[in-house]
Amino acid sequence: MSALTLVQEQKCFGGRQVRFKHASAVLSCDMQFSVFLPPQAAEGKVPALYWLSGLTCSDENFATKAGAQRVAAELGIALIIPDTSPRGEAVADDAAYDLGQGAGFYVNATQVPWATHYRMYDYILTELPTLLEAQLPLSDKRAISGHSMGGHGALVLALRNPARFTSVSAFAPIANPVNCPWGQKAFTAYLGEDRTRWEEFDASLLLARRGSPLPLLVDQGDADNFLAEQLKPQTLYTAGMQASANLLLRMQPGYDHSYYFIASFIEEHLRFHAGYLQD
Ligand SMILES: N[C@@H](CCC(=O)N[C@@H](CSC=O)C(=O)NCC(=O)O)C(=O)O
Repeated sequence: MSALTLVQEQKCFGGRQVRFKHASAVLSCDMQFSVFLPPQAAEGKVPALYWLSGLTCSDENFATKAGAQRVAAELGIALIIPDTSPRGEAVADDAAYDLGQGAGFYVNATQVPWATHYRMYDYILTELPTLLEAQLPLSDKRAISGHSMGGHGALVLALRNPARFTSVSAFAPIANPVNCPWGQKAFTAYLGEDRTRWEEFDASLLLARRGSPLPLLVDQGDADNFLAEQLKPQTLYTAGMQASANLLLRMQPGYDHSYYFIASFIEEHLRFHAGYLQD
């Protein structure tokens, strides 16, 4: 198990906002991630919300823009904020913002040149929780949430692994990636031309086929520039109805795709997850 190196620390709402570096065995590169430890973590183990960010983000966007720490401190929930892809000069990349570094799509790539490092699905599902629960005051109660590409990642990880999480939520997720340009581009590059492999990473198809024992909360702004072409929440809603899932999908009038939208509703997502994390 790799050691965690502390690279930054700030006191925040009585807790600790920290940034760590470690050598990831799954991704075969050095990674950074951010963690908010609430004040309760000084006394004992606390549950955690994993937050998966979107295209172009690092672990810093959510930590600095969402304003989640005040309520997380009140509720005694740790925030685990990974990066969005493997990183480094030795890691394959692309000049476009929606492929390569900053755009890992939370899949395990099978194609050259991506397969060597791009295994964000396994990194989030197993390596990071195993590492963090051994070295930080965290219980094994986990919830998961995310935005856009990260909303897709959160839904897919939870739908495929319901025993690992108590609850899942998403902001403006890429809800049906096999049918949108962002998803088709990334899945072709990372997973190849065989579309049956893509279906393992599509939240709407997974929900329709498997249903979900977990509660799902999704918020979507109706003034989001990416709504019609890339996000397709209606497909997720239809899948949820088909599967009789415990899905609450809320269209939020006037909100766009930005972190101002996330900041407006993150408190409700934290309180939603707290109800299940603290059972
Ligand atoms: N540069 C791109 C859009 C990039 C963008 O909007 N990224 C979003 C996530 S989009 C889906 O995954 C984001 O979270 N950006 C970081 C931030 O701090 O806002 C374009 O020009 O279209």
